[in-house]
Amino acid sequence: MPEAPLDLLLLPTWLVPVEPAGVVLRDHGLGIRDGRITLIAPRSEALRHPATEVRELPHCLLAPGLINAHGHAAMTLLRGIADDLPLMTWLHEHIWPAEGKWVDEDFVRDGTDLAIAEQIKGGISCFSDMYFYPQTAAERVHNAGVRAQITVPVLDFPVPGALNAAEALRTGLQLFDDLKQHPRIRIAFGPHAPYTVSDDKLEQIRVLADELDAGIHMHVHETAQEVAEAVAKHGERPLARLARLGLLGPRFQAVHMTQIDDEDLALLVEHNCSIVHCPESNLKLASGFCPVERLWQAGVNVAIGTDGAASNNDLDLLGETRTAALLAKAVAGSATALNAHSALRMATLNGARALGLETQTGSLELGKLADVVAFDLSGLAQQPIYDPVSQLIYASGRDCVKHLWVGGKQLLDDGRLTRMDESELIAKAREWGARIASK
Ligand SMILES: CSC[C@H]1O[C@@H](n2cnc3c(O)ncnc32)[C@H](O)[C@@H]1O
Ligand SMILES: [Zn+2]
Repeated sequence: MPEAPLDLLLLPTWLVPVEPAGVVLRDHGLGIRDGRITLIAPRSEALRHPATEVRELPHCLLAPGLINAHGHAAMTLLRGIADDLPLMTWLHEHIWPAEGKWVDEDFVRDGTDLAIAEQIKGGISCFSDMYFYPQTAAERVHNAGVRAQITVPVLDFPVPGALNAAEALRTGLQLFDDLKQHPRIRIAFGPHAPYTVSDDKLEQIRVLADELDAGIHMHVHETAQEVAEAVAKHGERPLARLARLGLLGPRFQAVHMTQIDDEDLALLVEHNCSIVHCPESNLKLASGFCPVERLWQAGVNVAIGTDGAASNNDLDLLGETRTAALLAKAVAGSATALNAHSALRMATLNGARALGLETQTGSLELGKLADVVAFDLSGLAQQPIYDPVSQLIYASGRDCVKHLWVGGKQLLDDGRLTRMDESELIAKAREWGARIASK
């Protein structure tokens, strides 16, 4: 039987598969059929395979699509509303009142669309979302063609879209049911933080997550104050409490973790948890520093997230990765900490692993989904190129993102969105901004 033609053959100057680690393939081709990677071979060999479309990508570095492992997508509409404040003042005095006033399904629809578009333009093929009205966020992800983990937010008090945790969980379970076969959306639980969710709800989430084999995504140890207050109130550190309640495990995604003592580290290793490091949000809110190198040396999976646009203030994962690499060195007191290749791995394969997607995405390997980004390294400020991965992480901004495919479908073509109308998104965001600013 003759081989079926490839749907698409990409011919970049450099191909960085991420797995195996540290490899850069020069003048290779990557073939895609039925949404999956079916060929990686030297250019001359790749060209012998019939292909419906062949795309030359001179001066481009092809890599797995970036994975933003933590964010609050619709908060794009609150970008810049309250800057230069510490976490609790920011949340209690500004963000929660604004959310109480403005967040409804329309807000989540328009804010999530804006976030998806910004992320596609930044080379992100998959993101994790923790926000209100998760059913609306899931619908926007479905329409846009991107990949996502949508978490069901759970808090002890009434929030937009749910009068209590029981209602949030009911809606969430329906979402699990509706989307269990979805090719690009994975539902997980999103208990907000140890200080906003009580033991009984956490136990309920543990039981449901075990039953559904679902992820649990939670802000944990974001600040020293959070840990100190928990110890003063309950005589226990939050992570130890989560361990006691049985929440820790390979499906547990601990977001932030700026405070890690020896017992915390032992728990993270023992339970094989993932950490989602959000360096820019932690810097801007002065929350603290996640000890990435120490975690990496201990074998803990560390992914990267932007957090929401109201505390970052962008959803630029490439920029975030550069910050992570630089900060890891400062925190470890060692310039060898988190090199460029490891930083790219954090932003791709480690993100996939945190979200339970590592067999499907996060690296360019045969049989994996064709979630692929092409970065154009032809710019003046990227010359000369000794190591293209070093140039990508340390000398490039997201303006170099040229193309993005998710499951083999092109969502960004030469810097332009293929399925979303950029001027319409900008107009809607301006309308929201004007409405919110006038009140
Ligand atoms: C459960 S929906 C998300 C909820 O979290 C708020 N939020 C955004 N960023 C942070 C952060 O860094 N720490 C804690 N909470 C955060 C967001 O505004 C929503 O209310
Ligand atoms: Zn967050």
